[in-house]
Amino acid sequence: MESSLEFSGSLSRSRTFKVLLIGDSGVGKTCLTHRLSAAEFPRRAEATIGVDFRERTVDVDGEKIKLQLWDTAGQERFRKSMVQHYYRNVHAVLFIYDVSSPASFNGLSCWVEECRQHSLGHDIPRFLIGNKSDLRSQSRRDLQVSQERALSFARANNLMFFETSAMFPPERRSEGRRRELQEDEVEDIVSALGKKLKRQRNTGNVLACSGSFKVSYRRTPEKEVWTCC
Ligand SMILES: Nc1nc2c(ncn2[C@@H]2O[C@H](COP(=O)(O)OP(=O)(O)OP(=O)(O)O)[C@@H](O)[C@H]2O)c(=O)[nH]1
Repeated sequence: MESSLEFSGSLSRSRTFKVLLIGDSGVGKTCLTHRLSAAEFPRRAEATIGVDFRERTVDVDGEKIKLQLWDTAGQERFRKSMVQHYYRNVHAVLFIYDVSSPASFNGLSCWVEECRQHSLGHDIPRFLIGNKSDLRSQSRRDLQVSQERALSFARANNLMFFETSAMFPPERRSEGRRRELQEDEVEDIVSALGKKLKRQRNTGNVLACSGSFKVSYRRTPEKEVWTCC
């Protein structure tokens, strides 16, 4: 499939960090990117074609840090011409899976491997985020990814682990339900990211953009489940 990449927007110099969201198609990368950047859930989420990005500025101990969140495509056919752009000058990676989909969790090792193949440094902060925690139910535990399993994967791969919901973040739910599930608030992820990045040495000034990339394809995307391997 032929594609072309076009950028429209403005460029400026500031302390900006590129944060990559990767994971299987349908795990909620686009919705999470919206929550992380603007605390809102998109009314309609369509398969990401190529890349989309949003920004969020956080105050970390008096310093303003700009997070440039790269919402990547989960479907192979929409990402293959973009992969080299994704991994250039990355400062942090968020590995996303869906807690109600063990297949999306199993796919994580492929995403970790893709990072390795693109020579991502070991000093780059990496986060593991289980999304859709609102879909957890007490009765169908066998069909869900347990927090113990996720924690063990996080430890083995040196990832910081969070579990949340882009659709119904815990901060918007009742106290009882929050205690029961041990979820993290979306803002916990933002502040952990900000703190980790502030400590990074390889930051300097990177070129910050505000705008969007347009990737043109001939066909209209259909939402479908796609996994990395
Ligand atoms: N219940 C629930 N549904 C969610 C949540 N986050 C996303 N979704 C739904 O999951 C579907 C896929 O969400 P997307 O954000 O498009 O997934 P994606 O990972 O960006 O998918 P690709 O662009 O194909 O890689 C949509 O129907 C969302 O409404 C969540 O926290 N809870």
